[in-house]
Amino acid sequence: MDSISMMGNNAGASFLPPQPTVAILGSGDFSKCLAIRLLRCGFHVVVGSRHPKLAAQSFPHVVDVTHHEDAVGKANVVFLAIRREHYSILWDLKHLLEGKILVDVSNNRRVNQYPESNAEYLASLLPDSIVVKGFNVISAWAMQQSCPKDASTQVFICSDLVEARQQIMELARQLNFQPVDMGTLSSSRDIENMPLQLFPGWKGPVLAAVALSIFFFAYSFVRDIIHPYVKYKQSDFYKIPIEMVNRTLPTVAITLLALVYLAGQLAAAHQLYYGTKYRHFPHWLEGWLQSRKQMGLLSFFLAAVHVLYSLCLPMRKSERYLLLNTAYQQVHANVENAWNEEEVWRVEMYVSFGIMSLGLLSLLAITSIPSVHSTLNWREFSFIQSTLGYIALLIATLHGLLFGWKRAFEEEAYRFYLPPSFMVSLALPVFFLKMLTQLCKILSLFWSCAYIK
Ligand SMILES: NC(=O)C1=CN([C@@H]2O[C@H](COP(=O)(O)OP(=O)(O)OC[C@H]3O[C@@H](n4cnc5c(N)ncnc54)[C@H](OP(=O)(O)O)[C@@H]3O)[C@@H](O)[C@H]2O)C=CC1
Ligand SMILES: [Cu+2]
Repeated sequence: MDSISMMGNNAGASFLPPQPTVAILGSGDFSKCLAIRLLRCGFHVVVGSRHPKLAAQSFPHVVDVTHHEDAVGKANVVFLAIRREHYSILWDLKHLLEGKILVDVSNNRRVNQYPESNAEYLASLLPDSIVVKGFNVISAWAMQQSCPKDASTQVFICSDLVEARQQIMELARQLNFQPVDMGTLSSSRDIENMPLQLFPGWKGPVLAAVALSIFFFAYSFVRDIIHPYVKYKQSDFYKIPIEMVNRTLPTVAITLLALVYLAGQLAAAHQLYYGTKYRHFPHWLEGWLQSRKQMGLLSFFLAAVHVLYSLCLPMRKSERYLLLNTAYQQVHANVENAWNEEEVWRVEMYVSFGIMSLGLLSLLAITSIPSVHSTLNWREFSFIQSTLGYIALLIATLHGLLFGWKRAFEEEAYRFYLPPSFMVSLALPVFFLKMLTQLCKILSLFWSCAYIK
């Protein structure tokens, strides 16, 4: 099929004229903003309305606001800026819309609100017109900005006719959008669901982080506050806002990071067990693998907040009182030098490991940004995300172990309950599994070589 010109039939040319005409049906918010954008980018705009005189007041005077029939007759590309519920008015325009490109920009109120997408419904209403889905992910506000810095400029476009799809993609480029080819009209349902989704892919990881936080917080609360209170009538409730939170944050961060790598290990174990990489993973593992990026980013976020909390620890009044009390007790006991070599080394190493693991986590987070990711080849990306990721997990685990190690031996509460560092030891089975799967891979390689021989 020849490419469809932008001008109406009366223009009579098949190439782009100096001021191509685009028609918009409907005179609501979207129509107004689209008209402004089209005008700025050098198009002539004709708007079709049920009440042209009234509607004309809200458009710049260069816009031709007229009746539906008239507007449709003047352009070959017609944007439908009316809601799906009102598509029935198009019945009367059926003969005028024959062979024209209809751009469906509509959205729904709920995900999968209708059995078929709006664009497919439109195509079934007007089988002689060419339906293209697109621009629905751009809000009216973003549409009227000439170059919005704080809104996405990607538009997803699909149509069963390749020429029409390409023509609307070119139009999108001329309007300073970045078109994404989504193939045939069957993708329109996904495109229509896009603006309705709230952080898809984050639900599972956020739920996991919340559940782990509640668990670890409750555990620390029982161990560090309830236990001393019940046993010694010692009131440590002041620890709730900062210390308890600051113990929960790193524990959840390390556990989430361990979960990221555990998924990969389970996938490797699955492949080794079935002796093939072509067998589908179970549904739950597939979902887990797909949410690794989100879990990693959550882990980084929690670790960063943990660092902020830790830096603020000496600011607290409680810390100053405790320091004064310790100093007074030492004076009282006539201790001149409180230096404890072992303690000094433990804390130096503990802080150093903490800083190193945050540095590595930052690297993992930065390289997960698509624009940075795209500058790396596969080997570089997997070196950072896998090798450096395991090192980050190892160092973070050492950081946790150094924190809990002393207490585990010295404080009674820690003998009854596990210190957080041993709780975070989900990292340890991950390392164990990693070594096991590596060993199995080497052995299976060895066996297959021996078999071939
Ligand atoms: N607003 C936004 O930010 C976005 C909107 N969209 C989509 O764009 C389309 C238009 O949205 P929006 O402009 O906000 O909607 P509005 O409700 O503001 O306007 C829709 C227009 O449809 C026409 N209309 C209203 N009722 C009827 C009817 N009974 N029969 C025929 N035509 C009618 C009116 O034009 P007239 O009176 O001139 O005939 C009206 O101005 C929708 O499908 C929406 O999903 C997509 C992305 C973003
Ligand atoms: Cu820490």
